[in-house]
Amino acid sequence: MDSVPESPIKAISLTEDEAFVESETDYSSIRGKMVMVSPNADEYELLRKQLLERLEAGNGEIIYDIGHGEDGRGLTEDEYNASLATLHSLVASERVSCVELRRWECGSGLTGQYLLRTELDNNDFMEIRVAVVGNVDAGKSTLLGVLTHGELDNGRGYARQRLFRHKHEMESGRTSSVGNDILGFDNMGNVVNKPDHGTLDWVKICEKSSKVITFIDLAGHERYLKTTVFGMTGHAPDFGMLMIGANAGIVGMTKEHLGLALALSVPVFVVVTKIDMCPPNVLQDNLKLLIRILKSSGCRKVPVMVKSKDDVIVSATNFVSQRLCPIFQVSNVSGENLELLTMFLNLLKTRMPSHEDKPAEFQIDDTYSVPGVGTVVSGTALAGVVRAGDTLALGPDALGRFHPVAVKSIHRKRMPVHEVRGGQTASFALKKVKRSQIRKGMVMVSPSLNPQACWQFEGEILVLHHPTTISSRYQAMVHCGSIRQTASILSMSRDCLRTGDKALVKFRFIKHPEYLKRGQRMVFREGRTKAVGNVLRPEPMSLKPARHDRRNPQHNNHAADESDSQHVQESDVTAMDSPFEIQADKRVQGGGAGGGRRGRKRHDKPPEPTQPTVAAAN
Ligand SMILES: Nc1nc2c(ncn2[C@@H]2O[C@H](COP(=O)(O)OP(=O)(O)OP(=O)(O)O)[C@@H](O)[C@H]2O)c(=O)[nH]1
Repeated sequence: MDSVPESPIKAISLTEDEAFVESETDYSSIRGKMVMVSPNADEYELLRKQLLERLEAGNGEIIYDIGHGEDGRGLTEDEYNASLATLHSLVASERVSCVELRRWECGSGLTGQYLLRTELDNNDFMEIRVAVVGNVDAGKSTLLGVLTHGELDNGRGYARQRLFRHKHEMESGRTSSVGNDILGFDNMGNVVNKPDHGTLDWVKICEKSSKVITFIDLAGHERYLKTTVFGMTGHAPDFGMLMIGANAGIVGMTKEHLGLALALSVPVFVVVTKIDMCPPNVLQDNLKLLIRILKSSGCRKVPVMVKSKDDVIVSATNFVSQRLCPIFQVSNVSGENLELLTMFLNLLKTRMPSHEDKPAEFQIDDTYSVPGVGTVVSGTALAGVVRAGDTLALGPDALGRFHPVAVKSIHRKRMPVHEVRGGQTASFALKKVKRSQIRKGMVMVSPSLNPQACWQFEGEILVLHHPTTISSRYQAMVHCGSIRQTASILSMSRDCLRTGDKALVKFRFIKHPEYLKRGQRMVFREGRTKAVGNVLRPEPMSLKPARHDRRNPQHNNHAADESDSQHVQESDVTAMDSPFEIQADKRVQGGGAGGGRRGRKRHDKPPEPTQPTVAAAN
């Protein structure tokens, strides 16, 4: 049996390759030399340039090593102090803060690591999204309550009370919806959350923060798995925090949630809670099982027990690699090890490139009707920059069209801002659009992209689990970004699919066309059946043959399409499996351009695909 590793990582630091980002500048004259000790003017300029390039590549934040001189030997105390003075001088002129993370003896001398963070304006901050998953009662809401409100739990649900959003959650103690909580850190890594009579002012937190962690609190109960999957795909988390109760161990949905994060390539760290109330032998057994699962061929992770600040720094710096899986053991009641977890969160870096130079793309994950403001959409900017006043193409609607819509104002975490960049979440107040015209899964993109909707797409999928076999016409929910819609399999590269099989599959959405992009990760699931994969080839609606073509006997595939459409139509209503979706559907159809529900009969034809257009604003 695997033994629990005892902080196996020692003083690992950045490799040369990581310190020297890809650059047009030739840094060979300062590479591997002790130039920090007393650089001449040219060397100083190169150091400055290199620092700025690294900060840009690191989205405004890096960990800087001091003391890696020639032959990798450490520095004498004098050399170290001189190097540190050079670093302070480099950052002083650049509005970059510098915090010592650690300094240690590495055999032949001193080395150290410093957190450099670009100082941002009052209304700007780095944003990291952490999806919080784990089985019911693992302590997810409690941990978030403790971290964001700074007050320990009593073991009987005290801390989580602040986070529940619905009355039934208060009563049952169970999270059912996707909730967001934020934890802000200033330049020096201090937590800025200061609850006022138990409530947090998000705007104040954002103003004081250089980095804001958004926790996407996902439900632990199997009943809410659909919501959990939506949170993992639609909210674009940078990382997953898998919570496990020390005494319960890996039970219920824990493996399902871990599998989901792995399938979506979201790096995961584990937080084992309730260590205050767990007998040591039970804790050890549960940790051993956890480690065995993480190391197994299905996960191929390198588990690391985080027990000291050194472990935190090393695991945070190496975390984006996806292989490492840091494990924290905490108590929400005694507060044990919470400072290590907090330090780790402060060091996390966003995984999502901002692609600021690309055309704007924003995926909608929720809609609101705000009195006095009007229609508001929330979501994630995937690329580009959106500024208040910009006009973007909103769609696709039920007929696959995109409509120009103006962004009246922008909020980030409830704070008014002028712009939002790729990688950031935001809410837009929209001009002259009814909430009923918008649904989750729609996008707002730059008109220059000439967006096209598709009813059909080809994907490459791997079946993670299915009790029997999947064949053509099988229907399940496709989750892709914030898209969540039932799709039917039109054709496959194999006759049938079983657990473990990979195939090329052609899907068709059953309710409305969607905006898809090549390479997007997708999950295809129904109950415990789960397949994951990538969108390979969205088929823009314009590629679909016109109606009269379908009668042409030469178009065998199209005939198949037609019968599938019929099949799809028949299952249209039965596929809606939650009252919420029916509501959402009614809203879309009701306000929709041409998609009126009007109690469509089972033999009605599905909406005829039309040429995608950026329709004129109504
Ligand atoms: N003793 C002890 N109790 C804890 C700890 N963490 C959470 N609890 C208690 O465990 C219970 C369940 O915690 P929750 O935070 O509601 O669990 P959850 O994972 O959010 O559950 P769902 O919202 O249903 O998914 C509550 O009564 C908490 O007070 C801990 O570290 N120690």
